[in-house]
Amino acid sequence: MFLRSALSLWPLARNGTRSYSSTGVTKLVAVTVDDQTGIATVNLQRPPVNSLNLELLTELSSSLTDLEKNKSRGIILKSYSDAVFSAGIDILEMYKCEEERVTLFWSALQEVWIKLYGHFAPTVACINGHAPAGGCLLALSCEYRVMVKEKTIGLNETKLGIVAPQWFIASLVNIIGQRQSEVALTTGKMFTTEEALRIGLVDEMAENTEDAFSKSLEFFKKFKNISPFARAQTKAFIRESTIQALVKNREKDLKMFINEIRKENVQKGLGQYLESLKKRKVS
Ligand SMILES: CCCCC/C=C\CCC/C=C/CC(=O)SCCNC(=O)CCNC(=O)[C@H](O)C(C)(C)COP(=O)(O)OP(=O)(O)OC[C@H]1O[C@@H](n2cnc3c(N)ncnc32)[C@H](O)[C@@H]1OP(=O)(O)O
Repeated sequence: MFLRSALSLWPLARNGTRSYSSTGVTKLVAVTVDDQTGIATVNLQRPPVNSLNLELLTELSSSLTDLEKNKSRGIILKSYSDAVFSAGIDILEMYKCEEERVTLFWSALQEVWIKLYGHFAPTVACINGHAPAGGCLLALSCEYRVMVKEKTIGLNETKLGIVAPQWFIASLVNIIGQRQSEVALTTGKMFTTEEALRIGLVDEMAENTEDAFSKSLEFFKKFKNISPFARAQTKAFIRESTIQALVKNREKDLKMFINEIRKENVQKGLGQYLESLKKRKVS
C-alpha cells in the first residue's frame, strides 16, 4: 500500500517501468523504476567512458535525493556502456582547473558518495565495464557488486601520482580489509574481475551485462522476509562512522584536494597521464 502511494509519484511508462530525470530531460543519468518491484535502475550515460564531471555528479546527486524521497525499494547502478562502468574522475576537472569549478566539482563528489554510501534502500553496483578510481569508488559505495568477467577495477590513484582521500580508502578497507587495501592502494593495483572476486572486492562474476543485471536483481530477494526498517537502520549503524568521518571534515577534505591537485608536479603528472590515455587503447 505504502509502496503504491510512494510510486504513484513517478510517471508510468507502457512497459511497467517509470522513467524520470531530476531536470525533466534525461541527460547524463537515466533513472527507471520497475513498477512491480519498485527497484530503480540508475544508468550512467556520459560517453565515451562515463568519466565523472560536475554535470554528471550533480544529476546523480539529485537522482539519489529523488529516490530517497520516493522510497525506492532498491537501486541498481550501471553503465550505458558494456565497455566502461566509469573511468573515474574526469581528469579535465583536475587538470588546469578553475578554483570555483573545482570547488563545486569536489563538493558534488562528496555529496554523491555520502548519499550513495548512506542510501536507506539496498544498493547494487552492476559493474558492466572497467571501473578504475572514482568508478571503483561508486561501486564500493554500494552494498553488493556484480561484475562482468574480463573487466578491471581498483583504486589506481598512486599510478597517476595522486593520493586517494581517506574516504576512498575507508570504502575499500571496509570491504577487503586493511592489509589487502594497503597493498592495492600503494601499488595502484587494478584487479581483473576474477582477482576481484577472489579477494571479495566483488561479490559475483557475470558473463555479460544481461547476466550481471539479472544477478543484481537477485540480490534484493535476500531481503524478502526482512523488515525494511531493521535492514536500513542496521546499514546506517554499520556505515555511520565512515560517513561521519567525511561529513565532519568536508571543508578540510576540499582544501586538501585543491591543494594537492594544484601542485606543479601533480599538474605535470596529470597532463602526461591524459596524453598517455590518448595514445593507448584497452580491449
Ligand atoms: C594528501 C591528501 C590528498 C587528498 C586528495 C588529493 C587528491 C585527490 C585524488 C583524486 C582522486 C581521483 C580519482 C580518479 O578517479 S582519477 C581518474 C582515474 N581514471 C583512470 O585512470 C582511468 C583512465 N582511463 C582508462 O583507463 C581507460 O580510458 C578505460 C576506462 C579503461 C577505458 O578504455 P577504452 O575503452 O579503451 O577507452 P579510451 O582509453 O580510448 O578512452 C576514450 C576517451 O576517453 C578519455 N578518457 C578516459 N578516461 C578518462 C578520464 N578519467 N578523464 C578524462 N578523459 C578520459 C580518453 O583519453 C579517450 O579520449 P580521446 O577519445 O579524446 O582519445
